[in-house]
Amino acid sequence: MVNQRIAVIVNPTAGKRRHHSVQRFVDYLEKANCEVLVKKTRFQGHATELARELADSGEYTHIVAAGGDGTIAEVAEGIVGSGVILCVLPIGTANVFAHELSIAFNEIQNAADIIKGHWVRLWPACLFNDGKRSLSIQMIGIGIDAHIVHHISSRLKRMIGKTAYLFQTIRSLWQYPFYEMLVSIEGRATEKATAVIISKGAFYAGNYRLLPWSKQKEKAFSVLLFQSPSKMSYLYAVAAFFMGKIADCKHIKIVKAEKVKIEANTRIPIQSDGDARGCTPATIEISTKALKVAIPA
Ligand SMILES: Nc1ncnc2c1ncn2[C@@H]1O[C@H](COP(=O)(O)OP(=O)(O)OP(=O)(O)O)[C@@H](O)[C@H]1O
Repeated sequence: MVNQRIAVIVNPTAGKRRHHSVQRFVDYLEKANCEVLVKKTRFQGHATELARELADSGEYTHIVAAGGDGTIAEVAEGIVGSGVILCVLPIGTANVFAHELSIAFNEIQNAADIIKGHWVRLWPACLFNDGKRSLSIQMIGIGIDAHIVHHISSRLKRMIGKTAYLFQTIRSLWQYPFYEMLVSIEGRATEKATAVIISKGAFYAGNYRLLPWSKQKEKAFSVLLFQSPSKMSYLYAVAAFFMGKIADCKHIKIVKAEKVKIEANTRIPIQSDGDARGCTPATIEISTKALKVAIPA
């Protein structure tokens, strides 16, 4: 008898392209009597199309996003509100969402956890900008971190992984003027900032804790505002982040919110889950539809 019907959507360009991980994951599920369908993405956004078709078919209980945070966000977009369980096979570069939910990086353990059947209901964030709506499962950055994502070489990222971000950070610090933004929080308070991070969870840039009190299971997101135009102060904040002391920084303000609006006199770059997502002005709010996400027991 078939245990579960599971579709796996693989981004063949994610991370270091660990095809053997996907194969071992699929083999384990099949040995456990699951019926598994594997689909590879062919272009950016394809994972959303595939996930939507598979969810609409009503034939699959689980859809696995095999890739990094960008692939997970695309699959989430296709199945949000459908009742299909989103699973994660972390084979991307930073894999922040997998760290956040303590998903096993060992594919056999991961497959075994999926079969056990535990899941959690999460409320992703919705980004509205450039006339489009997109879903974000982990975090959105506006300002310098988005400039880094917009300009990082994907070839270098595939070759040296996360170290590529270090090189681009140095370049972006040199090139990017810290433009001022106006951040309206819940339509009430308005704050000034030169960089903003909106995060559903605690982790950032892999498995570093940026906002330890931020919990994926809560509806609201955390809004981190960096409020100085000084690049030296920004470097100090980055050092504090790596030492786990970001909240002690003088130019940092952190608030909880379910809706923010960001405007500026110029178009400021935005990244969502590590992928470039256009520019400001933007509104970010909690999705009205939830996601069911597989987690370890
Ligand atoms: N076949 C494809 N060709 C080119 N790009 C693709 C293809 N399939 C997916 N993509 C795009 O690849 C981008 C990066 O994917 P993803 O974020 O999953 O990997 P990553 O950047 O290595 O990992 P992370 O976000 O965890 O650092 C996404 O924007 C996605 O749309």
